[in-house]
Amino acid sequence: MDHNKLALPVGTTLDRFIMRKQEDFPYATGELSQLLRDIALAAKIVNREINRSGLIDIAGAYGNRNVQGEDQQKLDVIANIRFIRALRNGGEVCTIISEEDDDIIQTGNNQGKYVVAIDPLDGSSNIDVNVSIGTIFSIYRRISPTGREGGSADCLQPGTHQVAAGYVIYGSSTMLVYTTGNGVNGFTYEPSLGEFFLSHPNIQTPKTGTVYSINEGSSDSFSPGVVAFVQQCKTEKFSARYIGSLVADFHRNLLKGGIYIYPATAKTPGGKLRLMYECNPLAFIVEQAGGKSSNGQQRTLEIEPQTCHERCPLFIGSKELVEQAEALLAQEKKAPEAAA
Ligand SMILES: O=P(O)(O)OC[C@H]1O[C@](O)(COP(=O)(O)O)[C@@H](O)[C@@H]1O
Ligand SMILES: [Mg+2]
Ligand SMILES: [Mg+2]
Repeated sequence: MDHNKLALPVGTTLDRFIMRKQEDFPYATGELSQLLRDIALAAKIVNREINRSGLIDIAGAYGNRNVQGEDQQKLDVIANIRFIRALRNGGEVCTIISEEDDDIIQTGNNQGKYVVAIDPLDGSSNIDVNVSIGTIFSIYRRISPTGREGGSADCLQPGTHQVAAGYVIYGSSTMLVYTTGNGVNGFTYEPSLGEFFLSHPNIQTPKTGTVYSINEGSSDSFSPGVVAFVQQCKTEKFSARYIGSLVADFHRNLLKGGIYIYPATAKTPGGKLRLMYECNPLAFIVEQAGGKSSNGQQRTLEIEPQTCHERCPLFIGSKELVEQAEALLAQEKKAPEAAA
C-alpha cells in the first residue's frame, strides 16, 4: 500500500482520517473505526482530568494495590473507569484486559468483535509531579464466535494478531498515535475545539540515534550484555534520557531516534513491563514506523502470551540500536566473560 497515495493533509480531523482510512482495513464494517473513536473520546475526558489534577483532589494514592502489587494512584483508577466505560458503551468490545484489573473484564457486549488490552495510565510515578504520562492500548479481533463472552483464547493472542494499537501522551500537548497496520500517524489535541488533528502523518523512526533510555539505578543487576551496550552508548557519547514514563520515553525516541531498554534485573527478573498492554502495542507501532522491538532475543510480537499480566524485557526503538543490543546479549550467551 503506497501510504502517500492516500496522504491526508495535516489538520485533518481524526474522525475524517479514520473514515478515509477505513478502506485500508479488510473488515471495513465500521466497527473498528467506531472503537478507535470510543478510545479517542475517553482520552479527551482523561486529558481533562489530568490537566486539572493539581486543582481538584485527585492527586496521590487511591489506597488499593493492583494485581502487579503496585499502589494504584487515583488517576490510575479514574482513567481505568473512563476507558472501560467508553469501551462498554461503544458496544464494539466484548472483553477487556486492563492493568488495573486482576481478571479480564466482560463488557456484556457479546456481539462485540474486539478485545482490548489497555494500560489506562502509564507512568504512574510521574502523575503528581506534572511529567508526561500516557495511555497505551492494543486491539485484537476475537477468535471465538460472537454471541457469548470473550475467553482467554480471545485475550491471549500474540502481538502479530493485533489489528490496531496506539497510545495517548498527555504532555506539553496531548497526542494520539496509532496504527492499524498501514503506517503510523499522530494527532494533536486542540482542547478549545475538542478535536484531534493530524499533525504527524506517516511517522518513520530514524534507523539509528544517539539517545539511550534505561533506569541505571538497577545497573548493578544488569546482565553483561546490557552492561556492554550501555557502556558502548557512553563511549559513543550518546545522551542518556529517562523520563520514567514508558510512553514519553518511547515517543521521543520514535520521533528522534534512540532506544528504550527495560531489561531483566534482580528486582524484576522477568522484566517489568507487561507484554499485552505495554510491549505488544508499542512493538506494533515501532515496527510500522521502521523500528524494532524484542525481549533481547525474540521479536516481541511473536512471544506467545501465557497470562494477561505477564511481563517481559523490552528493547525497543531504532532498528540498528536494538540489533546492536541484541548482538551483545547474544555474545553474552556464547562467552559470558567476553561480553563483560
Ligand atoms: O521506575 P522504573 O522501575 O524505572 O519503571 C518505570 C517504568 O514503569 C512504568 O511506570 C510502568 O507503567 P505503569 O506506570 O503503567 O505501571 C513505565 O511507564 C516506566 O517506563
Ligand atoms: Mg505502564
Ligand atoms: Mg499503568
